[in-house]
Amino acid sequence: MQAEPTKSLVGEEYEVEIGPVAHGGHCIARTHEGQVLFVRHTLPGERVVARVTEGEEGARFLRADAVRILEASKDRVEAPCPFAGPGRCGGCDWQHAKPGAQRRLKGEVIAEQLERLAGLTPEEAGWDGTVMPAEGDKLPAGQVPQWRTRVQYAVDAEGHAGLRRHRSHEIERIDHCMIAAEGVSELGIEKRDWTGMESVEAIAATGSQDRQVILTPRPGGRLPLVELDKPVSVLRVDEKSGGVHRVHGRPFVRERADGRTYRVGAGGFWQVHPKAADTLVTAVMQGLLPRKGETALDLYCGAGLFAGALADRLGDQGAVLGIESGKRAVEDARHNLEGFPRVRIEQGKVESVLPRTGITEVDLIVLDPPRSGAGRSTVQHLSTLGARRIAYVACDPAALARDLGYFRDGGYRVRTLRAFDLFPMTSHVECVAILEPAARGL
Ligand SMILES: C[S@@+](CC[C@H](N)C(=O)[O-])C[C@H]1O[C@@H](n2cnc3c(N)ncnc32)[C@H](O)[C@@H]1O
Repeated sequence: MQAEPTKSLVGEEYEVEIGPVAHGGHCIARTHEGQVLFVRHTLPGERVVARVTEGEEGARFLRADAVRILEASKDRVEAPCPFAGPGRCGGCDWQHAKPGAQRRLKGEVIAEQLERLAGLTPEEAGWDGTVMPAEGDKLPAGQVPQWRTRVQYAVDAEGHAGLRRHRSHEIERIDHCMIAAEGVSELGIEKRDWTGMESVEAIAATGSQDRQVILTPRPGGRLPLVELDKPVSVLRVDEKSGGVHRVHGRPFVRERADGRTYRVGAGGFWQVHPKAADTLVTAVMQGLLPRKGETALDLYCGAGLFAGALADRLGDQGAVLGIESGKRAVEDARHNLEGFPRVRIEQGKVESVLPRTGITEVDLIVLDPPRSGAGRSTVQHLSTLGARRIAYVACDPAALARDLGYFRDGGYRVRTLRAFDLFPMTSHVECVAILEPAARGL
């Protein structure tokens, strides 16, 4: 017997009371039939008309946009960006919330994830419940921090650069991104014709004048002559191999953090907010308190940000091993840290390289994994190395909370947790958890 096709509910409208915020930039509501709705463009406590954007009858949940606000939250403001709103640019989630409210919402998401996935209250995690703005981001009402030093523009069929709509391949044409850093806006990407390109990434380094544009052509697309308002290096992504090739200028940008210059090649990771690298290094070092002569691991080390900071503080007798999967990033890290003979960088996945190193003891560990987190087996392994402190830098509170649970199983407790708003106007948030052996905390 053939199953009845399920009826799409896209376009249906429900008048709902909005409940708590959830991970992912939306709030939770229920239809009168009890179906869960994840509603964007709203705030807790509001009454709205929510229009379904994804989902069908009987689905576990529906996605929806608040298209009419019947009762507004006191935290609501007029979105400063003209491209934000239901069905529009998907880059920001909280344009319609006051900055302080955005941070409170992020704090509520962290608290909920810690409770649900790690069974931890904020007090047990050594967290005061606040999400700190980055230095300089507390601005007068109506002003928006210009923090995005790396912007990935999508190009439409007519060659206009724009940004993707939420969970869509459709492109919202824009003439300016409000949260782009000045160095990116100055390139004037939105004003040019990018016919033949799939996407254009613009990078404005922090602490140097380096500017870079990375072009991804459509199949058969011809590279344009890139004449921007500022001198830039230009790179091209090979459509078949995905490799990045230099067109002109340097194949990297120079970023400054913690008093040191880091070379970051195309495709390599670097924190996007200009204050992020310094903020995170400070939080990690304040948590670990490295001592001269200690040994340390920097896992998922990218261009070597934390390895460099550790090497500086551990001195000539100390030693740092960095592990990173990206080949280019490893070349950068080795170049960036060549002045430290006792820093070694290994290329490969942490989960396979770490067991092969034969390391059985280490004093300190920094791990800064991608959004998916480190996972059970890596955390189990790290828990056996006897580290006196571990710093976990996390861009996803859900993966962090899950991994903190694994660390607890491995005999570690969270000593402190700090949260930073390094992605204003979006739902993203960065956390630094400092762990220590549970026995020491008794
Ligand atoms: C969040 S970034 C952190 C980079 C660096 N700590 C920094 O702050 O600049 C995560 C890094 O982990 C790398 N990576 C992702 N999965 C990995 C894995 N399984 N093993 C090792 N490195 C990995 C990525 O290439 C990326 O450079």
